[in-house]
Amino acid sequence: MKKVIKNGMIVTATDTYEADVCIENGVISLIGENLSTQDAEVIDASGCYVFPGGVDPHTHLEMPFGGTVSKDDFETGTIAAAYGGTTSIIDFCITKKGEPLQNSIDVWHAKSKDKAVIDYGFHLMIGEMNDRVLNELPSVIEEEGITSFKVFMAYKNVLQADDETLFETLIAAKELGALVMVHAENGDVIDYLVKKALADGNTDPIYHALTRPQEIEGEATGRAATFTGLADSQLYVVHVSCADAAKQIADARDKGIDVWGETCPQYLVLDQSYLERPNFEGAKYVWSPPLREKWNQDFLWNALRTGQLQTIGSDQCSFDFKGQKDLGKGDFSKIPNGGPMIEDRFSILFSEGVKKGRITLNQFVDIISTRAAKLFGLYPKKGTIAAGVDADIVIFDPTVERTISKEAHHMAVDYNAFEGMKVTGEPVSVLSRGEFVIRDKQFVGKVGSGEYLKRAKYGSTFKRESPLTT
Ligand SMILES: NC(=O)NCCC(=O)O
Ligand SMILES: [Zn+2]
Ligand SMILES: [Zn+2]
Repeated sequence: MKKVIKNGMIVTATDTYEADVCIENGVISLIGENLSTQDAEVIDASGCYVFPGGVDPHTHLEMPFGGTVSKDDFETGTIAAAYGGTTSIIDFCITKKGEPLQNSIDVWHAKSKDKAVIDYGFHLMIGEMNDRVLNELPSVIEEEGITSFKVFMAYKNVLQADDETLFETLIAAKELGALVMVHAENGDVIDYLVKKALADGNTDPIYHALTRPQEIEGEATGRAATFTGLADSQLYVVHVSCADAAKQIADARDKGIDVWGETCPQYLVLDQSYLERPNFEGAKYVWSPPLREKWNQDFLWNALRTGQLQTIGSDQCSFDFKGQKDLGKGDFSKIPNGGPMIEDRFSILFSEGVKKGRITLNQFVDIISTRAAKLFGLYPKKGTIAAGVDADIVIFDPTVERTISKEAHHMAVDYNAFEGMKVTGEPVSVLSRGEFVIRDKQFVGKVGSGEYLKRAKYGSTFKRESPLTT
């Protein structure tokens, strides 16, 4: 049935205006004043913003990691995402050395099909480069619509790839029209520091942070950017946690190298002191890269405001405190890395960013939705509100005040990293391709209704006036 959203304030990455939005057959058919409501369901958005649905470019649902599997899967994870205002995710398909890439892609299709409640795509991990991998890449792009490749520069002996693999991936990506993503930390140096800390009897969660200093995130980021310049390719640095890494991205962009940077809510709001919480509670805050000293937060906010960082990913990779995080009791290096974030990404950025005057409303939309849609080949189908695009819409009350807690969240884990934090603003209703997934703060979606997103090649869905702008 046709729907018309009335009385709301539409906000895109560039404009803010009052108008009605008419939705037919899953797409926005018309935007204008006083649209006819004949034969239409009317949705009253009085007092609310009408945002494009969030695009989360960084999730790990049901991911095998650290001797366990991340708890939220494509069903619970996407339901939580929808509650939080996100209508598209891009998850990381993890590959295995020596095995065809397609095997891993098939595993990820099996995990997600018939489970996701919002639309989803995949990035593909590249752990090795050889003729077999090179031969498979064209079909990964053309058949699967996977147009971004992820290289881990950390997690030695597990996910880490060497520099040659990264460089060859950058060269291949340039040829094929893909965006290379890096987890930028120096895994070899971390490996040394971790072994040394454990040998010295330093086993508590705080040593996770102390063995991953920000200098080596900066070093790896700079190295990846240098390779990108040499290969004349394109790079997206995930989960930038600190000033050292953000500076490397800004320097590379100043030189005209095509480098983009993503940060995550945890690095904007939480800090290293959380890892010192007693009774092993610090384990809840173990991410890689780690939480940093608090002063980095201002640097990251400023980088978002000035466009030196462009997106925010959740890096959703959730583990229960009891039964999963506690695998690392007595040895911090065995704590599964990651946390629950998919649900709070949108509201944290709004509350801490817009409400606190750090970014504008239009910047918020760009960071939470539009820019990721552009960089990852989903725009304009996703990432904006305009006639002809998917009706992925968030009706958002910017005034409601609430407290984040594990009791109220919908992620499948036993803690929330922002427990007790007060935020302003909440999604009231969320539509995916014109159908309610969340209606008046209740889940009304259908498990399995999410569609797989084949994505366009890098650079084809936005006009680059210069390497540094969209
Ligand atoms: N970030 C993190 O700690 N866990 C998820 C895997 C990754 O992104 O490195
Ligand atoms: Zn990572
Ligand atoms: Zn991640």
